[in-house]
Amino acid sequence: MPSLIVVGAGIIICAGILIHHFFGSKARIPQDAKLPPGPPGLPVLGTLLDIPPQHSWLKFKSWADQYGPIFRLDVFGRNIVVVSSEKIANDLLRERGNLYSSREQLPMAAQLMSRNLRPLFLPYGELWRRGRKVMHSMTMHAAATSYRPVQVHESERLLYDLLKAPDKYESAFERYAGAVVMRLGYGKTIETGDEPYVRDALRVVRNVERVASPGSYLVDTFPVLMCLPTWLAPFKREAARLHQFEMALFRQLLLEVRERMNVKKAPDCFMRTFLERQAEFGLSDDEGAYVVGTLFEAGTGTTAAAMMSFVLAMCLSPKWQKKIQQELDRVVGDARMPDFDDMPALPTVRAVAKEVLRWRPVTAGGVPHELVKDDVYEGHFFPAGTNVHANQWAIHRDPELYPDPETFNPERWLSPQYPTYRAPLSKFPNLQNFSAFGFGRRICPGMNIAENSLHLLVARMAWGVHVSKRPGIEIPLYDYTAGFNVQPKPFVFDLRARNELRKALIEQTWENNKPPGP
Ligand code: HEM
Repeated sequence: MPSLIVVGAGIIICAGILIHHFFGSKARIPQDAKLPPGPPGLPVLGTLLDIPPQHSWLKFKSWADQYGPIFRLDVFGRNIVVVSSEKIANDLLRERGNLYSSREQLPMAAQLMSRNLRPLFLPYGELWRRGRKVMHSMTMHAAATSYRPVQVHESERLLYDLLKAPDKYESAFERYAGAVVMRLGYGKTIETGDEPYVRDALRVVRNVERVASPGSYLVDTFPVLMCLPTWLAPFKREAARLHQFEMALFRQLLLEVRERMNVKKAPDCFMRTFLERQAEFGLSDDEGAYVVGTLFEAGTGTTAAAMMSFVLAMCLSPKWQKKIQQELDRVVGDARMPDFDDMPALPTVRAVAKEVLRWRPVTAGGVPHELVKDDVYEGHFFPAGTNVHANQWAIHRDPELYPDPETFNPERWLSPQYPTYRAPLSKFPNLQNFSAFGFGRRICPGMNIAENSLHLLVARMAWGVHVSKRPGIEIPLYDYTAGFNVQPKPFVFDLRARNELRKALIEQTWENNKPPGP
């Protein structure tokens, strides 16, 4: 039987190669344009074997150094263009947003597992537009401001948890981020982080991460394998299981809110807003369930990953931890915790948060946008179907915009001698439209919520605790997880309260404000 599978797959792949060869895009190149430069690769396979399965953005950066800010990869007939300049990314993905806002329909992640329901992977079209409208109404600036009390409450718990069990810092950050979006999405309060629906939701997050990571499934590289019947294609059976699992969870979460609405006991949350305005949004239950579900999954790992990179940055750059601590001591003092109202007076805190996302972008390789129509940009021809990777790793290392880019240097946001400085410092730096959140029409809709979380958490952590390298234990500069969103692998560091007064305030605040026990 396995030999039958191999022969069948071989025939299908060869047919694909021939079709690609005869009907490829090269025939359509206009006279005054040419394909962008790029590594030559092998016949037919192209650069397939040159792209590392993990941290591909590092290789893409070295290719950008060689071929320039726009280069092309042919990956077994798939056309990829990698952009390594913020200006070019904006020219294409934002200014020509009507052309560059789709997503490649990766067979495993988009089609088989998500059944074309997950907004993150939807092509640019009516269903995506309707889902995006729902997201926008729930996450725009004014709405995000009204969620601040939830972030304040969960940050109190985070500080308390970090002091009690500093070595569990990863789960504390995940719990914070998950609790904020679970509360906003469904009005549910996470008590321990071990509730079955939280475990299931985190499982869905990890499944998406794994399945959508480049190179995880052969069918994504060789889409012709989709023609295999299910009994010959184990990936189809796996995708059906994963879909069933997430669909059941998302439907259950929707139904719970609907039942609570029926007895007039549903708290304000995204799902309640969706159900109240469902006819106006024009989405079915399952479509709406995925929209709110996606907000949860896209908002949890990303925010937690950014906070882990913040801790890494503070351990490796103690000078900057000291600077934000001094700012907080001056503006806030011992008697209370920093709050959102303090933010205009805390430019160093905001600069550190922004520099963390520049130095260690969470979606380091960017989330690719697919081009829907042939296009020409500065003499480069891009055929329809090209996948444009705005490589954040390289964009954030452009020495014109970010001098000495490998150095963690928040000063670049605070001092007029740097190209990224903007006044007034009561407002800038901030995370609005920062390239770490993507570009154009697909820019992260959770940006305002993420900005509020990161500003508050950086301020509160630096106010309440001190992190440092443990004597004798080195912390690697770049030892990050593989995948779609990346975070530093667990590392050893020391964490202590900054003084007894603040420690007592952290403990009292959480004891007073925590939800009553069972
Ligand atoms: C530090 C935190 C975060 C980072 C760095 C981040 C980054 C990103 C990036 C780079 C994209 C792709 C943009 C593009 O295609 O150009 C994205 C998409 C998305 N993000 Fe975020 N994000 C964060 C937090 C959040 C939060 C808190 C939420 C929800 C509450 C969220 C919801 C989404 C959704 C739903 C999408 C898909 C949008 C679409 O395809 O139309 N994100 N994010």
